[in-house]
Amino acid sequence: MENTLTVSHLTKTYKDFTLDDVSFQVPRGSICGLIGENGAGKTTAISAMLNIITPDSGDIRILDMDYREDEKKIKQRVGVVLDELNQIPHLYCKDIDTIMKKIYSSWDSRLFFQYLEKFKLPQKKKVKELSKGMNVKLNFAVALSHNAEFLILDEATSGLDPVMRDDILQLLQEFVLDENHSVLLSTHITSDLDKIADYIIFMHEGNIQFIKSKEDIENNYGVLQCRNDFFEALSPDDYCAYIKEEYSVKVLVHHKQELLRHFQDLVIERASIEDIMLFYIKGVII
Ligand SMILES: Nc1ncnc2c1ncn2[C@@H]1O[C@H](COP(=O)(O)OP(=O)(O)OP(=O)(O)O)[C@@H](O)[C@H]1O
Repeated sequence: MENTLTVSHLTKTYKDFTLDDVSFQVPRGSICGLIGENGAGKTTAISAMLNIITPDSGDIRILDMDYREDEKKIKQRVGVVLDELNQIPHLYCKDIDTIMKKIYSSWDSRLFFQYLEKFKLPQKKKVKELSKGMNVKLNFAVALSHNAEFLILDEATSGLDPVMRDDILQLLQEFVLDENHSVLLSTHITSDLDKIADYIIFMHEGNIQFIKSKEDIENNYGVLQCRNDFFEALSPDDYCAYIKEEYSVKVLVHHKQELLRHFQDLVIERASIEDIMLFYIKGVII
C-alpha cells in the first residue's frame, strides 16, 4: 500500500458550492496539510471521507479499503479530531475510557491515562466543564489511544495555545516515525505546516489548486520583490504568479536556483506556505 488515502474524482454539489472532481492522495508515512480559504471545501472533503455526507460521485479508499463498504474496519484504524467537540458532555474524562474500550478493539487504557496526564486533563472533570482547548486535547487523547494508523484532523489545533500546539505538532511528528502511520491535517495555521508537513494540498473554491511537496517548495520556490522594468524583462517561464503593487511587483518564482544563476545579485526570499497561498488567491497566476 503506497497511499493511506486516495480520493478520486470526488464531487459534491450544494446550492451555492461544488466540490468539483477533486483527487488527491496521502502517501503512507507522510503528514499532508490541507489548506484553503474559508469555504474552499476542506470540511466537505473530510466529511465525505468519514462517510458523514454522501458525495454525488467519486471514490475514496482509506488503508486500501472502500470508505463505505469497509467503514467499520476503517474507523477502528483511523483517529479523528474535528473542530467541533465530539465527546459526551456529562461524562467524566475517566469514563471515556470505559466507553472507548467497548468501541475500539485495540483501545489502550494505559496510554489514554498517560495522555490525560501529559495534557493535564483532570480525570474527575466532566467533559462539559472543560475549556475548548482542553476538549481538543481530550479528542487527541482518544484519537491517539486506539493504535490508529491514520489521523484525520480538521482544524483540530486552532483552539490550542501556542505551547500546546507545539506539543501536538511534535506528537504528530513522532506518530509518523512509524512509516505505516500517516496524517491529514486541515488547518488555517499554515506556519504549523511549514514546520511539519511533507505535502501541501491547496484547495480553492472547490477545486485542487495545487499539490506540492514541502521539499519542492523549499528548494524551488521564492518571493522576489522587484521594479516594474525588471519584471517586464523576465520571461513568464521564470515565475508562476505575481502581484502588482504601486511601485513594484511581488513575484512568486518556482525555479529560484536557475534565476539566481542568471542574476547573481538577486535577493529571493524564502516562500512560506502562506505566501504561496496568497499569490494563488490574490495574484495573477501564469
Ligand atoms: N450542508 C450544507 N448545505 C449547503 N451548503 C453547504 C453545506 N455544507 C457546506 N456547505 C457549503 O460548502 C462550502 C464549503 O464548505 P466547507 O465547510 O467544506 O469549507 P472549508 O474549506 O472547510 O471552510 P472553513 O475553512 O471555513 O472551515 C461552503 O460554501 C458551505 O457553505
